[in-house]
Amino acid sequence: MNSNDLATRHCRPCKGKEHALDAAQVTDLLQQLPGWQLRHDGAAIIKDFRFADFHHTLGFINAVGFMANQEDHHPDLEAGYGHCQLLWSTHDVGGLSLNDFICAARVEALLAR
Ligand SMILES: C[C@H](O)[C@H](O)[C@H]1CNC2=NC(N)=NC(=O)C2=N1
Repeated sequence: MNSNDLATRHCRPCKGKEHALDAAQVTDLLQQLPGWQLRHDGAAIIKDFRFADFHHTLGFINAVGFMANQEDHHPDLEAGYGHCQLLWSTHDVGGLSLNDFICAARVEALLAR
């Protein structure tokens, strides 16, 4: 499954540890997502996006927010004038699920031109 495939998939509701990905699956999926990194505890993926100014940063946040609502899967956001850090993690499984990687790939697709 490459990141194009990932970006065409949709999140599915998942609750419970059985939906958590194992380390090998996480490593494999991360390789398809340039710039995305595993948080130190292995329970989230993170990327910091850079923008020319506040308007571009806010546009990105709005686009991500729209997609996140469509997918019913929501990131943690930290933003400043010219950057936004996104963090994906699945609260309902207490770690990473496929939904996090689908949303990360969908974010990359938003920026592709
Ligand atoms: C019912 C609904 O699908 C859940 O509450 C969703 C909403 N958005 C979510 N977002 C994230 N990041 N993790 C979740 O576990 C999660 N659960």
